[in-house]
Amino acid sequence: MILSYYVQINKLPGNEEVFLPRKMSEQASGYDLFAAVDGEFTLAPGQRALIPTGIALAMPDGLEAQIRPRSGLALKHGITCLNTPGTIDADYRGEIKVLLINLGQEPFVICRNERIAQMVFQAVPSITLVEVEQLSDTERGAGGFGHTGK
Ligand SMILES: O=c1ccn([C@H]2C[C@H](O)[C@@H](COP(=O)(O)OP(=O)(O)OP(=O)(O)O)O2)c(=O)[nH]1
Repeated sequence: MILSYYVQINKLPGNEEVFLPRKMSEQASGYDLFAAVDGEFTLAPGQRALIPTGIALAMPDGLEAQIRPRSGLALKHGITCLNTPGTIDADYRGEIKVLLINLGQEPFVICRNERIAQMVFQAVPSITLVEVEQLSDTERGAGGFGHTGK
């Protein structure tokens, strides 16, 4: 079954010309996000920067959006999201921003309305944390961080 939601989207003042997030194929998971920089912005090698998108969202309760890198930019230019996946909370009404870092060797020029990242919507279950004295036993127990071998 395909879950279906309405998500409100808003162009922030001064960003009337910015492109709205867009799926580049019908069954794509992610909506590509477009840079709302003035003119162009250059990310030097090793530099990180918060790139504006000019948009804000209102998601229904029980959804989040994740900001993820575009694999083509990562492969060709070493451009990725530093905090991937970035978390957009359902109650956030501010501008969606993308924290990019240039892990490549060359300066990377970002132009206005260039696709810089993608946004994937996810359902968030309702959780109640219950504090207990002891947790149930499992075969793994506390083993982790490679304890099953290479
Ligand atoms: O890549 C991102 C990550 C976050 N945000 C916005 C939406 C999110 O709801 C808010 C807070 O993000 P997060 O919880 O990751 O940041 P924090 O450092 O824990 O800050 P806060 O104390 O504001 O929650 O910032 C973005 O626009 N882009």
